Amino acid sequence: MTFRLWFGMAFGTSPLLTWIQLVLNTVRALAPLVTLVGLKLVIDGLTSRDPSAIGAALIVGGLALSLVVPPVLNALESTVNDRGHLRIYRDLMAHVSRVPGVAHHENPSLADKVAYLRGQVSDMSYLSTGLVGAVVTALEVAATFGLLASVRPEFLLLPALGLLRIWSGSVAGRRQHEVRQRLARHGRMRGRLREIAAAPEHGVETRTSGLGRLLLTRFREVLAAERAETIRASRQGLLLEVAARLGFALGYGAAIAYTVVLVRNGSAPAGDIALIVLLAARVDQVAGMVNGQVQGMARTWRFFKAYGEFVTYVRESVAAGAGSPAPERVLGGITLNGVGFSYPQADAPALRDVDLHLPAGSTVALVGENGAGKTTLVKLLLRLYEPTAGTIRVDDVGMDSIDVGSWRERCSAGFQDFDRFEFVAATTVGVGDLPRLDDRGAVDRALERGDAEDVVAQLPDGLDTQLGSAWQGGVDLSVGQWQRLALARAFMRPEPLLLVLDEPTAALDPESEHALFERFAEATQRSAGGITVLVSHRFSTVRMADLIVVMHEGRLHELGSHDDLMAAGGLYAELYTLQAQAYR
Ligand SMILES: Nc1ncnc2c1ncn2[C@@H]1O[C@H](COP(=O)(O)OP(=O)(O)OP(=O)(O)O)[C@@H](O)[C@H]1O
Repeated sequence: MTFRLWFGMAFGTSPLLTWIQLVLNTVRALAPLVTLVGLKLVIDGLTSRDPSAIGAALIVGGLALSLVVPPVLNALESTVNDRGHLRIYRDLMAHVSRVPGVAHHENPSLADKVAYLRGQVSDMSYLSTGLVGAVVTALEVAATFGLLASVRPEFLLLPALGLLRIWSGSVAGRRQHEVRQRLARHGRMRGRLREIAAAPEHGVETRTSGLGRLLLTRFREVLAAERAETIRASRQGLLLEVAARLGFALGYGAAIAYTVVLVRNGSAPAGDIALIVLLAARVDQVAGMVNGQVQGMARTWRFFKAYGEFVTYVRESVAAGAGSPAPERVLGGITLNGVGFSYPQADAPALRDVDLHLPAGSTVALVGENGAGKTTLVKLLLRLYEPTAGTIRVDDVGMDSIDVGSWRERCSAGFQDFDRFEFVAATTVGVGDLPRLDDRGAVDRALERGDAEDVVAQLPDGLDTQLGSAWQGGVDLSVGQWQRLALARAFMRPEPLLLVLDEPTAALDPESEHALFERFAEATQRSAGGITVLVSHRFSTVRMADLIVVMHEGRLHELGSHDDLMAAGGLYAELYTLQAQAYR
């Protein structure tokens, strides 16, 4: 899997350029050796008074290629590398967006893996360059060994000294990888702190509370911890490398002395001294290259191993979410039996033993104190998570046997923490139903349902206005205006089977909220037996629901219509009365 991913990306991204890269790299690698052979031939020719024309031609040819090929290759490699990076980025983003749930954001080890992959993408120049480099380095090693053996076969022992460098490099590389993986969490933390400190939506609160100083201190602490680890790892690597290089220098010095003795005794031609001295740099360079290649390949391999694990996770999640298409209509309703849910890493379940029937065509309100489990319940209905206990059925079909994508296409949702998509206004609304993104009629109808026509009417270019003051000519909106556009977005889908409104109207006044909810619920029921689930802390809105579900500490506490619950005199009646008194 790891190699298949790597090779597939390396040779699939720019096949022709990769082959040209291979040829030019070979030429670049062999050109200096050609020069060296030419030099030996010329020196041998001079000492035997028989000048070598071939030797001179090899020197000139080798030098010319050494000078001309590298700049061409650099330009080519930068193009190939850029394409490689873009390809990995694109594929990584595609995989992340295919995950049907949101667990990879909330499961720390998965979130760290995604952060590690994101952080390493820009370093993946070894995508095809590394593979080409490996082939070329093997050629260079063979040619350098051949030349050494041509001086004296016993000099083949010299490259063994180079193994010291490869070993030291691999120890240092492994250590750095461990540090990088450990630091992925710090990187995420730094990113989050920077986001809070710099993002406009946090600007007012960070300034009024003076949070900026604290954020800066935390940022510095995280950075300092990261630096300390990185420096420690680099220092260890450097010490090992210096020791390996010293060992190499001593061994090679002995080989040069031995050649000088041989030439003085007349057992070797004088050219051998030039060759062995000049080959010293070459052998060291080749050892360095092999070391670099091994490290680069190991780094890329580790990257693709993590990448492969993530791809497997995505495939498994997608496969787990596959199933039959969502029904055209809901006839009976959605039924929860013994449903429980625990968030990854959470100590206590957020939902326990929920038995509930949401009748087709009804409006169901979820109420309860903060943390009671209302949002968790709607997330299960939207299949952002799967229940960890019990079952959810849509009519007679288990929800988990319905294809997640197909189910979501039939759901609409508006949340309190809505997104401010800074596109042109038509797109900001239109993304609520991607197939009809460019359908201005559909956008207009959604604006009408979401009561957001006024917001667009006030924009200088209407639906074509760029939103967000960070963009050229962009217009910013008030919280309430953004919220109305988010609501309109939730109404882009004409006949949802499930419409979830999780406090999406918190910035509206109670009367507007009430009127809006009535309109939404009516539209949903008329269509396909759709169910509207609304979460609100405003009892003036809640009381209009057909069914009110009171949640308490993750359990279903009370159930019934407003009149039933008031007559029962339980928690709902208490909360309703309290709020009604406050408004009086
Ligand atoms: N992503 C999460 N990871 C871990 N625990 C979570 C997560 N989201 C919510 N919880 C916990 O699950 C419980 C239920 O939270 P939930 O958001 O469903 O409550 P809620 O009733 O919607 O509250 P509110 O009225 O404040 O929106 C809470 O104890 C909360 O701390």
